[in-house]
Amino acid sequence: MIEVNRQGEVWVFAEQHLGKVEDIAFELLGRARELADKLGVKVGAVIAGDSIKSVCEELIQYGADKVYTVENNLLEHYQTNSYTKVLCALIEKHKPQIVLYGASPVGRDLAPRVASKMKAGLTADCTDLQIGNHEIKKTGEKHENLLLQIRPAFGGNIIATIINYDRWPQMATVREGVMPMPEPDSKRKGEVIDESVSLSAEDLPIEIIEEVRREKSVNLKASRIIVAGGAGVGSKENFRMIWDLANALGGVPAATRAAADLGYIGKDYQVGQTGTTVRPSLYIAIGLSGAIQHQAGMSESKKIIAVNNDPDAPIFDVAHYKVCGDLNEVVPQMIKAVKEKV
Ligand SMILES: Cc1cc2nc3c(=O)[nH]c(=O)nc-3n(C[C@H](O)[C@H](O)[C@H](O)COP(=O)(O)OP(=O)(O)OC[C@H]3O[C@@H](n4cnc5c(N)ncnc54)[C@H](O)[C@@H]3O)c2cc1C
Repeated sequence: MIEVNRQGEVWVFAEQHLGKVEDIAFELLGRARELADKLGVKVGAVIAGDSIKSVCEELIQYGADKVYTVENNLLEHYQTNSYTKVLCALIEKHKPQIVLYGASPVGRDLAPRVASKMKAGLTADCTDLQIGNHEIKKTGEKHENLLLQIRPAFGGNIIATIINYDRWPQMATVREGVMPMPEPDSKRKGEVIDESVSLSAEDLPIEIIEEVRREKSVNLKASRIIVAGGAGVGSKENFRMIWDLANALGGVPAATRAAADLGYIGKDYQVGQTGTTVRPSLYIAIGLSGAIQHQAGMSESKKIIAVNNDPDAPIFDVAHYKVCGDLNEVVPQMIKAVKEKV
């Protein structure tokens, strides 16, 4: 029987690159703070790398009570074995009850390795995290204060709540943009705890010769106005009107997976469960049905305008303003109206 620890802190793996903390770490700290307050425990951030001391204060401002640092030049670049060793050593030592990771390429590589080594559970790509109780019907066993790991399942047809009552730590990954970014508080105080984990050549089997990072063609997350087109736009040429409306409004274009797959626009512009999660002030959805996988990436937008010729299109269920009509007539009028205003 594995000892189940339900007393420890709530941890966030604070992913960094060249000494700059990735946004996902701050977003996770915001949710970790809420979970920890509910449990009455502290929030810990774990950061590993070559030169990381300068960012500890930032992690505290975003909600960490403690920052565990492992500074070592062998950790300059992420590698599976070395980072897994660091995380497992710290988890064994400090026994957090929950560990959260970004569902980034690094988090998606690291979290399963840690889960496997620790014989812990892990839920990938959660869209919500809560604290709650659970009773096992068969045995009547009651479990309190579990991490409820919530995510779409079966192709988005159900929203599943996954629990992990007989293993620790409870672990989850969350995609960037899913949790709101908290406001930093420059008055927050916290503790920085220096840790060391011995690493050898065996832990670094890969020699990194050159690092090339491809920047995305668009930063959808940072855009306040997004004009998204779907398969209903009909062609790459017609998609020009999505660009035109976005430009007229000072926003950016975006797309559904279907529109991106059809080659109307690049994959970087895809919004949704397997694209980017956005929360702009204004989201204009044109010629897209509003499939659950698309809504997963945009339903938190502050105002949603939908243009669709099908009155039963699911996008109308989440839209604040609904225009039922042919996009080929509606969108040119929208562009004209915006241009006349500015
Ligand atoms: C695991 C998984 C992950 C997925 N991830 C994503 C994701 O990240 N993002 C995503 O978007 N999808 C995703 N999908 C796909 C998703 O299920 C839908 O297939 C997709 O969102 C549909 O795109 P669409 O709305 O552009 O096309 P459609 O569903 O074909 O909708 C086209 C819409 O255009 C309207 N229309 C047609 N002509 C006109 C006109 N002239 N004027 C006005 N309206 C018109 C139609 O009424 C219709 O509502 C995923 C699917 C799976 C299984």
